[in-house]
Amino acid sequence: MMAENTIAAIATAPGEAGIGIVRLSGEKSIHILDKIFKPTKKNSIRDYEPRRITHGKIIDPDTQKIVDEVLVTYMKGPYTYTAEDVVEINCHGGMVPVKNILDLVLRQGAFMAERGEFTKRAFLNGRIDLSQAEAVMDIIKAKTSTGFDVALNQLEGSLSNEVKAIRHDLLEVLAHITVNIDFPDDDIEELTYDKLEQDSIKILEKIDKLLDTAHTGKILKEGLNTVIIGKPNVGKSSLMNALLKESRAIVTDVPGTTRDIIEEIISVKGIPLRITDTAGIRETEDVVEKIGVERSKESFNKADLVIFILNASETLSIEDKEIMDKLQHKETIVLMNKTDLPNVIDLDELKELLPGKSIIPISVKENKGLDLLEDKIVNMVYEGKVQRHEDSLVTNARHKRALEVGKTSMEEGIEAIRSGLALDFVEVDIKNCWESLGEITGDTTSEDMLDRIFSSFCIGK
Ligand SMILES: Nc1nc2c(c(=O)[nH]1)N(C=O)[C@@H](CNc1ccc(C(=O)N[C@@H](CCC(=O)O)C(=O)O)cc1)CN2
Ligand SMILES: Nc1nc2c(ncn2[C@@H]2O[C@H](COP(=O)(O)OP(=O)(O)OP(=O)(O)O)[C@@H](O)[C@H]2O)c(=O)[nH]1
Ligand SMILES: [Mg+2]
Repeated sequence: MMAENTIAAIATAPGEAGIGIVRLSGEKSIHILDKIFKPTKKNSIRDYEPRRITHGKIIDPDTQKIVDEVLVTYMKGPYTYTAEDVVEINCHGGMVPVKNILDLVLRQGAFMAERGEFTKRAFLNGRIDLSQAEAVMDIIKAKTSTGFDVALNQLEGSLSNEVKAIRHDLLEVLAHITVNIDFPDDDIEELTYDKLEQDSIKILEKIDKLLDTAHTGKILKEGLNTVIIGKPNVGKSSLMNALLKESRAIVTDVPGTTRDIIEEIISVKGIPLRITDTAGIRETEDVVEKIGVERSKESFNKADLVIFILNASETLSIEDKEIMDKLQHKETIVLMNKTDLPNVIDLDELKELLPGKSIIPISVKENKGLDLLEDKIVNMVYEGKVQRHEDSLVTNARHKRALEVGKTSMEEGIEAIRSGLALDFVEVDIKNCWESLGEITGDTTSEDMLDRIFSSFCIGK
């Protein structure tokens, strides 16, 4: 199937670069290329086999002016990225050649591609399903190699296959119900309900298993919102720098050094942390520091994980205790820093003040204990479960919601079976579940939703 318009966009990042690519997709792609491309060795691009990269010049047919020296490829649908005819023009990098070539192909009848339109066509033409299309964007946006691995896995179809298998099971249950509605038989009725219940429970378990991965999946994709907090001068910025492995935040022995929050993305054994270094929390008359302290409190409220630092070489102060009071309902790791100095904090007292929190002694100065901190974070994210690479993960809030809605339908269906309700009622629930899961693969997704999903893509993808 070919969309009526031929689209074009710049596929590479803007700015100085070695090479830039302008990509076209649609039935006029090759025709447009033929009008503007003069190969070096032959007359026309049509004298070449598809998928061969060919050297030549882009020439404006109106002015005969050379636009750039290029390498081009044309590919015949349906075995292409979009499943339509595709042309790729590799020109010199930089803003001028790519922009001029894009302008030229638009003048020759191509339309500017919308965000995500190449991938949307790949989906609409059935080359990939919706969760695979979404994975393409996740790959581009991945901040760590683990985030990338998870997205690539999804592009390979791991989640799709899992969801497709469940939907297949649902169809079998539906078929079973239909047969029994059409040819009711009192003798086997009990058997029918029994089998329906067993099969439905199995499906519910599969949905639950997928939903169980959503917590870890979200963190691997979006990063764990982490804030480093503590009173002034305990070593928050030093820790930030140590985790970043560079001197990003200013460190001095003056309390109140950090005035504003600093945000960075770091990888802890492949887990992306969006980590925030904050201004030390204390009462202050300094106007700037005061704002900084307010911002620290805001970051604290938003955080998924709080790293609370104490100075082990000083007795606990009122400021420490005020922060501790707020930690109760927060996922927290407590660090006793500066253990290279004589220790004065009473660990037993600390444990009593912070029930249930892990307390790790460290010395940022001597680079001690940071590996324990990293291990602790890994453990928290994977919830103690070992993550197998080939497992499919739910990383997308939309997918999670679809699974939750499907789960509710399934539970209602099982409830209906157990109450011995008429099969028509059960059928509705099972059908609802099947439809909800279809939103993940894109089989039952509304036009509006598709537009919303693809408009969050970048231009040229
Ligand atoms: N130059 C270039 N590099 C690129 C892309 C691209 O579109 N162009 N990609 C864009 O993101 C990625 C590669 N993804 C692609 C996925 C599928 C097909 C494709 O043509 N698939 C056909 C079979 C191809 C064959 O048989 O050789 C198919 O699935 O039917 C192409 C690229 C990364 N690198
Ligand atoms: N002895 C020792 N000193 C440390 C350690 N970690 C940090 N320091 C020192 O403690 C001082 C304060 O460190 P910072 O990282 O600036 O502390 P902070 O918590 O960011 O301070 P504010 O930004 O003022 O809130 C600096 O002089 C650091 O070199 C440690 O493990 N041992
Ligand atoms: Mg600081």
